[in-house]
Amino acid sequence: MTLSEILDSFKTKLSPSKFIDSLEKKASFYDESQNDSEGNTLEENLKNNPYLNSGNNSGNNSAESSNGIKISKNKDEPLIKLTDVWKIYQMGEVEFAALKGINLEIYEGEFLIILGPSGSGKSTMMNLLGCLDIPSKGTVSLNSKDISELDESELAIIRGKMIGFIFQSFNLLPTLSTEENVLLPMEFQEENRQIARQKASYLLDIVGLSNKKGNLPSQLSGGQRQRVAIARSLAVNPPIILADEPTGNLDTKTGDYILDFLDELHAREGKTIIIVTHDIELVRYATRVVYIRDGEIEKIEKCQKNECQKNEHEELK
Ligand SMILES: Nc1ncnc2c1ncn2[C@@H]1O[C@H](COP(=O)(O)OP(=O)(O)OP(=O)(O)O)[C@@H](O)[C@H]1O
Repeated sequence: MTLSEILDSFKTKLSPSKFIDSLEKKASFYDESQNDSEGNTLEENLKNNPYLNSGNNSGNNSAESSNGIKISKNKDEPLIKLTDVWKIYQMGEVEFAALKGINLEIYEGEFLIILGPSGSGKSTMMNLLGCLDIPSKGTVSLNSKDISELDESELAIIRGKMIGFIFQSFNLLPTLSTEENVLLPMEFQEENRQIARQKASYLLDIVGLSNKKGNLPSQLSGGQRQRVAIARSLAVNPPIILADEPTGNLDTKTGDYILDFLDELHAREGKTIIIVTHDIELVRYATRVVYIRDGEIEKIEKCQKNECQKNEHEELK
């Protein structure tokens, strides 16, 4: 049973699945979150969750906006396509080209790492990939639809349905609890409140934070906040996850947990994962690495996991 199936159908009961078995292994990483307020372990919480069910829905990685943009299952078509993309920032009289003629096609099911040193244009590119910004020149297409043709409300719909963001700059809302932060994207999608709460509860379970639902972000560690951000990014079950330095500021152990979790979403759920980072260590998770420098693609390397050799690219650091 996939995460998609679980999230798509939160109504009848089901015994634990293989997916849950694997999540249990992940969850057991965190000693601190083993027991909830009632003394239940996370494993018990997962097994006893009454809302996990097989349902009749098949996993559904598609989404459609009012403008007809649809993520299809056609893996031959790029999911996201950048064609001669320029981003020029205007500072008074001075122009600065942060991206200079980027051409890139991203396919469904990729685990893409965009790697480059500070100032190379990674975040600028991420903002374009996430439909948070439009290019100064060139086109960004999502499933063959030019995003420049969409107005702000249409872009917001696309973002909400298709893209889960794990951005450091996308802070959790400080006055909302952990649970409320995870509920937020579902409220924007007009989810039934009761079902939304069930999903939020499930998602907080799988990131090992079932006992922190009422905490404010300020009452969480950096790694816990990042895990809330992951739960929030999965709330509407988007086909694409965009992560900007997802392990920045985290210790190695917590960073590995976050990456393993994303790796699992990629492997088991077929999510398209796109990460921008300066951290060469992350390339071991990638199916493809895009090396960027001074706003240009230096090279693109296709790789099987673990085949991208970090020593080859030490100079990027
Ligand atoms: N709003 C802006 N106005 C002017 N210049 C900008 C603006 N945003 C970014 N830049 C410049 O564009 C270039 C690329 O910035 P960007 O944030 O995309 O780099 P980055 O690779 O993400 O860097 P880092 O890893 O340090 O976050 C930098 O030289 C930066 O100074």
